Amino acid sequence: MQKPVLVIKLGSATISKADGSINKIIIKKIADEIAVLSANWRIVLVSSGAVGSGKSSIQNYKGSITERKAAAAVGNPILIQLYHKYFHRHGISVAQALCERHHFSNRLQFLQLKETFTAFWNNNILPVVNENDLVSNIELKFSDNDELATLIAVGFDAATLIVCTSVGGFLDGEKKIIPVIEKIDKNIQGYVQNDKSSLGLGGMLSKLTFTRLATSLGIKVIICGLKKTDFFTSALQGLNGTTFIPQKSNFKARQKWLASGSITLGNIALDAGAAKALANRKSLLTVGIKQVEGNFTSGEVVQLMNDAQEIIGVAKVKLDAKEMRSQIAQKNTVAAHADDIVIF
Ligand SMILES: N[C@@H](CCC(=O)OP(=O)(O)O)C(=O)O
Repeated sequence: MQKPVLVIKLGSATISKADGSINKIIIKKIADEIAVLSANWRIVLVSSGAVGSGKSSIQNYKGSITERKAAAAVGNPILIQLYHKYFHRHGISVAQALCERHHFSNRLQFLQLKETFTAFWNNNILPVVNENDLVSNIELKFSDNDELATLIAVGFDAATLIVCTSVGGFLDGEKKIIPVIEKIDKNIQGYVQNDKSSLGLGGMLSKLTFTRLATSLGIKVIICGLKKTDFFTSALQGLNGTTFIPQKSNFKARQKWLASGSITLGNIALDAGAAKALANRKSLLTVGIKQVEGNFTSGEVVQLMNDAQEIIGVAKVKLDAKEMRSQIAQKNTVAAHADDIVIF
């Protein structure tokens, strides 16, 4: 039987020192632990830290998007060299895998990515993934590497996604780590919605959105820190950070891929009748649409919301946002075919 897939995402702050440089002691510990875990898992490491590693090479660095791109292009090879140094001792090679959004939105490209990763695992090579920041402009960017790690976990059918953050876990109202969360309900959302610190790049609010998507597709998500020893092993044992229990899921690979494309492009609010029809595997008709948010084009994947503003699924749409808006609640045009709809 094939080993299950484990995706580990490292935020910049978890692997950096106070002065912004990469913490080699942490990288060594990460390599030592992943080397042991790779006996039982096919592992993908998603590592941020390229911008931090490269920014000292940019004169008068102020953090503009162009400076960040340039810093990332200098910094990622530095980061990869460090990983190489510590993984090489265990006989593991590392591969730099720089991804862009279209690698995920185009099914053919995604399948090629999958094939290459399979070749990595068959050759004892660890893929170290980051966004290809150099060519990612604002409109095309992943919102952050939490999104990229989630897309990989969903698309590669991972059993578990570990997201490492300097906060150390998901905090309750008293700022204590909640060890296990069975379901992301309004209560849980409430802990982050009013907390300004959770809103930024890689903040807890977006982590929760991606965690909801991953758990609803059957992936266990652990948000944890790198303070303890045996970071990942203790996380897998429920002894480090917060474990989000996966929901039962029977989705096929294509449906998972469809669902993973849903994260940023747009929202369609449905009336109760349409929500019911979709749950019964019917196509989405424009007559059942109440509101359209975002600027998607035909063929893109958008989120479906019910009356209570909850995300109930995703659909690959046949109309662009403008066409759909012009037909809201009016014509019985097919907005998305039943085969292109996934209800969670
Ligand atoms: N691609 C960028 C990271 C962007 C990002 O999501 O950073 P983080 O919130 O620290 O995970 C880099 O490597 O610096």
